[in-house]
Amino acid sequence: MEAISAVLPGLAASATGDPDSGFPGGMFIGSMMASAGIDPSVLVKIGVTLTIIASVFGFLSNAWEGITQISKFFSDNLVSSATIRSTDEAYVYVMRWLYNHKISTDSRLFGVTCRKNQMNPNYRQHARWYGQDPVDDTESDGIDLIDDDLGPKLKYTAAPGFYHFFYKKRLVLMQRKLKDDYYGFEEPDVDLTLFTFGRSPLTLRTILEEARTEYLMEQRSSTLIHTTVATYPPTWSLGHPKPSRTLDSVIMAESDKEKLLKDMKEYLKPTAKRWYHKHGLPYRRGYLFYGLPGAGKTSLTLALASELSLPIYCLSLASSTMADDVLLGLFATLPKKCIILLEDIDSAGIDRQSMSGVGLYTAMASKNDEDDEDEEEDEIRKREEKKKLAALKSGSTVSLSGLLNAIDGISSHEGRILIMTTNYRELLDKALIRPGRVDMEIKFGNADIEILEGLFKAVYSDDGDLQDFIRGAEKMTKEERKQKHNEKIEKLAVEFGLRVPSDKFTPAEVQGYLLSHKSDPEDALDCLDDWLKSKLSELDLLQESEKKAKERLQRATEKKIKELQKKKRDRIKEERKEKEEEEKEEKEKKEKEEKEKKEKEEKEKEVKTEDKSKMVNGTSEKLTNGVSEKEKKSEPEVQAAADSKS
Ligand SMILES: Nc1ncnc2c1ncn2[C@@H]1O[C@H](COP(=O)(O)OP(=O)(O)OP(=O)(O)O)[C@@H](O)[C@H]1O
Repeated sequence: MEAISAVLPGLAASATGDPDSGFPGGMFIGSMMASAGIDPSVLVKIGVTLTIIASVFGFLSNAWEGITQISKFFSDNLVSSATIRSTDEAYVYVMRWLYNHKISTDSRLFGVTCRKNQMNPNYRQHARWYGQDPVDDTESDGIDLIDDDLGPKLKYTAAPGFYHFFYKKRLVLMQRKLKDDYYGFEEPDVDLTLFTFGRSPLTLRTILEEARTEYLMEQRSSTLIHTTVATYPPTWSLGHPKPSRTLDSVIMAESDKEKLLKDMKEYLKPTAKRWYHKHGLPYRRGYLFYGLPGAGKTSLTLALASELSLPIYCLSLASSTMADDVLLGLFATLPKKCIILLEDIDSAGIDRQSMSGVGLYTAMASKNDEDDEDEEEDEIRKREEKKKLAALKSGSTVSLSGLLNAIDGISSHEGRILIMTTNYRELLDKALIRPGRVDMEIKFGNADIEILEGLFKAVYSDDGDLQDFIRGAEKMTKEERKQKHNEKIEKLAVEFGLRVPSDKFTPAEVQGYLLSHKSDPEDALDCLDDWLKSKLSELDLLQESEKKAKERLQRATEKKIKELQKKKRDRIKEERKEKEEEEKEEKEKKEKEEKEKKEKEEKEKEVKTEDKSKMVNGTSEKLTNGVSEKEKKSEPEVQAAADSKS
C-alpha cells in the first residue's frame, strides 16, 4: 500500500495537508477532509482496490474471449458435430440407440421419470382440468416403459449437460440442452449435439446411420401406434411400437380379408395418386368396420397396418380435449402415408340433428323431462343411447361438420387411409358414411362355423410351445411331430366347430374360452359342454331380457302411433268445424250486406219520390204565390239535393 501511496505522492501529501504537495487544490481538499473527520488514506485504499478489481475483470474478460475464440477455432476446425432436435424423428433413433447401447443409463448424470407421473405438476393440473388420469406415457424418446409385477418401471435418460462415451475406440462427446422457451403442458424441446474430434464427420454419420437402421429394423417387427399427447392443444405422440400382427391371426371370412387387402394395396400403389387426380378425385380412401364388440375390428386394423407397413394414428372423438379446430389440426399434421383410426365413432354422439355432441346432450336431457311418465319407452331409449351419453358427458365438442371437414374438407390431407369402427352403425349420420367418405364397409358378427374352426386352429397350431399330446412323439423328428400335431388339431377343430352353435358367440368370447385351456386342446373339448351350458343360459337370459325389451318397445311404439292417429283425427275434426264456422260467418256477412244494400236503395227511392212530390207542390205554390220562373230549380239540381240529403 505504501508503494502505491508513493506513486500518488500528490494525493497522499495533500491528504496530510502538505501545502507543497503540488496537487492542485490539495490543501483545500485536505483541510475539508480533516474538518469532516475522514482519514484520507482510507479513500486512497478504496481507490486502489477498485482499480485492481477493474484490472482483474478486464483481464478475465479478455481471457474468456480468448478461450471462446480458441474453442470456436477448435469447433470450426478440429471438431465435427451433429445437432438433432427432439421434435425430429431422428431424435428418437438416437435416443433409442443410446438406450440400447446403455449409454444414457450408464451415465453418472441421468434423468429419471416414472410412467405414471403423478408428481409432474403439469400433468396433475391437466388431469384436474380435464378429469383424466395423469399418465405420462408419451414415450417421446422411443424407450419402452413396460410395467413389471409391482407397477410402472422407472425410465432413465441422460440429463441435460455434457457426456462422453467411446464408439469404436473414438471419443464422442454429447451435449443435451433443454430449450427453455416452452410453455405450460408441452414437454421442453431438447437439442442433442454429438461431437467427435477431427474434421471428418464419418464417425458421427456412422452412429446416426446405425441408430436409424436399428430403429427401423425394430419397427419392422412392430407397428407404430401414435395417440394424442395430453398437451393443450393435443398433438400426436412420437409413437409406441406394438408387436406386428399377421393377417392370418385375424379369423374372418377370407373373401372379406382378400377384398380389403387388394383394395388397400391398389390405393397405395405409386401410380394411384396420379390416377385419382386425373379423374378429378381426391386421393383418399375410407373404410368402416362395424359390428359386435370383440369381433375383430381393431385386430384387423392392426394386422392391415403390419401387412402394409403403415403407422396407425389413433384418435378418440369422445375425448374431452377434442374440438373441431383440434381435430383439423391433428388431421393436418398426419404423415403422407398412414392409417388414421377413429375408434367407436358413434361414441362421440355426432349427428346431423344436433350437429355437436353437446347439442345432442342438451336435446336429449330436455326430452327426458318431457317423457318422464313414459317409463317403458324411456328405458329402451336409455339403453340405446347410454353409450352416447357417456361420451357426451366427457365434454367432446366435435360437430358433424367439423368431422366431415377434417375427413375431406378442402384443406384435408391426401394419401391416408381412414378406418372408422363402430358397434352401432345405425347411430351414425348418413353423411358420415356416404360413398366417397366410406368406400368399403366390413361387417363383424358372431363366429360362424368357419371362424370357430379358424380360432381353434389359431390357438393350437404348433408353435413349439404346446404340450405334446401325440402318442409316440418322442420317436419322431421335429417335422414329423409338427405335421402329426397339426393333423390332429385339424380334426379337433372340425369337432369344435360342429359342437359350438354357430352365430351365438363373438370371436373374443370363443378365444377367451380357448385361451383358458391354451396348453391342452383336448381339455378344451372335454370342458366345452359345461362352458356352453353356462354361456347359453346366460345367453337365454340375455335373449329373454332383449325379447322383453323389444316387446316393450313395440308396445310403446304402438301406443305412440295410436296417440298420433287420435291427434290427427282430432285435428281433422277441429279443422272441419273451424271451416264450417267460417263458412257460416261468411254467409251471414253476405246476407247482412245484401240486406243493407236493399234498404239503402229503398231509402233512395223514397227520397226521390218525396223530393219530386215536394217540387211539384212547390211550383204550384210559387205559381200561386207569384214566385218568378228564375227561382224554379232544374230537375238535376233537385236530384243532387236529394242525394246530399240521403
Ligand atoms: N376375428 C378375430 N380373429 C382373431 N381374434 C379375434 C377376432 N375377433 C376378436 N378377436 C380377439 O378378441 C379380442 C378383442 O378383439 P378386437 O379388439 O379386435 O375387437 P373389436 O371388434 O375391435 O372390439 P370393440 O368394438 O370392443 O373395440 C382380441 O384379443 C382379439 O385377438
